Amino acid sequence: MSERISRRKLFGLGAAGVAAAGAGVIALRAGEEEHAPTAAHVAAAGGAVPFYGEHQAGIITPAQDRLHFVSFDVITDKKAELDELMQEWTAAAARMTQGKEAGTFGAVGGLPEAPPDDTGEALGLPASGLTLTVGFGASLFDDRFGLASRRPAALAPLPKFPGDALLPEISGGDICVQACAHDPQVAVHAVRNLARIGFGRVSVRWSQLGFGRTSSTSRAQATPRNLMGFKDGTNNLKLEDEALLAEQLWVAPGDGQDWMTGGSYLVTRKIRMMVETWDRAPLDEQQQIFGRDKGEGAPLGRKAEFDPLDFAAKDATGQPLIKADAHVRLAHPSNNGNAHLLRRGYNYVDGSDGLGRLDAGLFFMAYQRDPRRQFVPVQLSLARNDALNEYIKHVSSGLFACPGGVRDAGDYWGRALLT
Ligand SMILES: C=CC1=C(C)c2cc3[nH]c(cc4nc(cc5[nH]c(cc1n2)c(C)c5CCC(=O)O)C(CCC(=O)O)=C4C)c(C)c3C=C
Ligand SMILES: [Fe+2]
Repeated sequence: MSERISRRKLFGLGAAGVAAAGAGVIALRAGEEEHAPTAAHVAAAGGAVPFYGEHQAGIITPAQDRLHFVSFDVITDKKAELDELMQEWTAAAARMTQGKEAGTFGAVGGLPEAPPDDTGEALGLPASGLTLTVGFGASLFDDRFGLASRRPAALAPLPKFPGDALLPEISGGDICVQACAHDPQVAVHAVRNLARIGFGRVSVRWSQLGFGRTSSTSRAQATPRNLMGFKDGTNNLKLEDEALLAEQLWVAPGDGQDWMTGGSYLVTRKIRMMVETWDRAPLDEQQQIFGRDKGEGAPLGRKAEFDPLDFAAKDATGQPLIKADAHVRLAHPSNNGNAHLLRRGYNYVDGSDGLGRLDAGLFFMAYQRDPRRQFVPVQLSLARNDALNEYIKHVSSGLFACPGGVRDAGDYWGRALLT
């Protein structure tokens, strides 16, 4: 297939007009008006999210339905090869996010004697809101590539939290790519092609599939439910909170390493849920654990989902309605030095565990300006006191520095770090 023919055209959708209101806007079909994302846009599963910009897409982009997250180890010790790979990856990512094939020849347009430069399983599928977001782990800043002096202080290893049961083989990694899309086949295709392009230079360390986004990152989105049946993402940072995003999400000039300006730090935690035990807990207890009701998602003592939390409200016996060990009380910015997180997690089910139990939970992801000030204190408080701990176990952890956006076709992932 030629460079000029996109998967979208194959699919018959026609050219896309690009909405202009910052990262997270979704390309519209010809003839549609351009404006900021609405629920209708978010639901427009075929759209393409702009790849170039001040910030990487996939952070404040309205959370798509599906996730394929992958963490790579770099296996070459040559910096030039790493640099070249980042350029090749960026070119492929710029194409795939716009609904095109990974390479310029495509799945069936190259020489019959050569392996195709696209694997083909997304032929005929639209862009599906695909975003590809890259991040660098602390291990990349060892002495292999001379990057030690460029490691941001904020990329310090996370402390061991009480109750952690982390498996090293599904934790950490040199480079991560978060692929989000409305169609799982499109997300899988993107990760598979990046891994194919990286052959001999990177190897997949671990990966995670997710579904049913467990956060809203825009007020235009309805709040989804996690596998415990609760609305998750109500009090999240949202793309409309511009002042808070500048204060809490984006790395600013002077924060440390210049190459991170416009970027953000991503913490991932795979949190297994003991769903069979949870399912035997009374509704009242479940609601007290979170501090919200299960149906509406309203704070206990209030009526509607977005009513403010009232930590002073008491029941008839004088006990707080939202208990001292309730998840939302412990996680709230007012109890953590005004630390906010932009949560962007997904439900996961990895089948069952051989003992008849569902191997399921939350693949928690949160972006922030400095994890030392944000994720760490919040998680310390949760790990020590959260009533939810009886039903969950943290089994994997990652921390990645996600640089600012790729500005244009002359720029590439990690250019400011590697050059
Ligand atoms: C360290 C950060 C957090 C971890 C880890 C975490 C795990 C976790 N959370 C839920 C379910 C819910 N979380 C909710 C709110 C909430 N959670 C965090 C942080 C972590 N959660 C924050 C900062 C907040 C917002 C607190 C606030 O300001 O009100 C909610 C309530 C709805 C909402 O506001 O999103 C639910 C439900 C699970 C199941 C889980 C681990 C498996
Ligand atoms: Fe939470």
